[in-house]
Amino acid sequence: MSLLRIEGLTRRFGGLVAVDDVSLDIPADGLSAIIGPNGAGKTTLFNMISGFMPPSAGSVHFDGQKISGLPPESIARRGLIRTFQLVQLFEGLTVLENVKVGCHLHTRGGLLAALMPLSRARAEEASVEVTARRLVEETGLATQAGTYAAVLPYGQKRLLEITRALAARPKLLLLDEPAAGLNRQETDALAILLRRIVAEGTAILLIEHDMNLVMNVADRIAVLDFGRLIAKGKPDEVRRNPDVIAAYLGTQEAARA
Ligand SMILES: Nc1ncnc2c1ncn2[C@@H]1O[C@H](COP(=O)(O)OP(=O)(O)OP(=O)(O)O)[C@@H](O)[C@H]1O
Repeated sequence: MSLLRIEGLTRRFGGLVAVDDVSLDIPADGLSAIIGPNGAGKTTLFNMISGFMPPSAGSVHFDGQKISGLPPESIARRGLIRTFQLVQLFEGLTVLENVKVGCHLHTRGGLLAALMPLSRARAEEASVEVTARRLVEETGLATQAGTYAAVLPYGQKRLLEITRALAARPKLLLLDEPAAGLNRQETDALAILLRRIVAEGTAILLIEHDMNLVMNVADRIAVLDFGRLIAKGKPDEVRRNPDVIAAYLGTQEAARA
């Protein structure tokens, strides 16, 4: 059974159909990627999957349950965690504190924590600390644990966003252009990290413009063009697909005109 099932998903903005009747199954393992030229509808699709935008039509099921119509926090609590195209961190918190915020999705927090016996609240906090330290170690941010997010170099901000998302213990991690703004070396390191996350059992669904990265890391690729799903398959199949080549050549020709 697929982990994420998208059926007939559609989003209109006035007369524009940004996502047009897309159906797609994402399995519970491996790395799936969605590619497509600028404006193809990738982010709009992500926004609908993660509850940030209601669909005009269609449905999304996650882990066997319907999630379309639920608010983003409720979808996140079920294990579907996303990052954004533009990095969104708590700039005034340190690296470790940012990761702890991710961990707190599954702790009681807030008023309930205040009502808990102190010993239990302390034990929970200690376990969050251990998890957060382990995660910054794994993603290579340990030496920056005490640094404020605001002053991190851009590549490490992107890494921190992924680390914080991992702290929320996703079953499926949605990454919106994680390589945007990274240099080649940082992108290579990202590829290794993504493969490690998948090997450790977390499925990833990725939107990405960097074709080298996608072709290197993806187990399967779906291609959107003008809101429609025009191809899906293994990287080699997609790379050779005439509709995909035409969609990308079309964009290059439009840019030259
Ligand atoms: N809130 C909105 N209101 C109106 N139109 C929108 C809105 N969001 C997106 N669109 C339009 O919907 C289409 C799909 O946009 P979307 O951002 O989903 O594409 P994308 O594939 O993610 O593009 P990119 O690769 O450039 O990020 C575009 O034509 C865009 O202008």
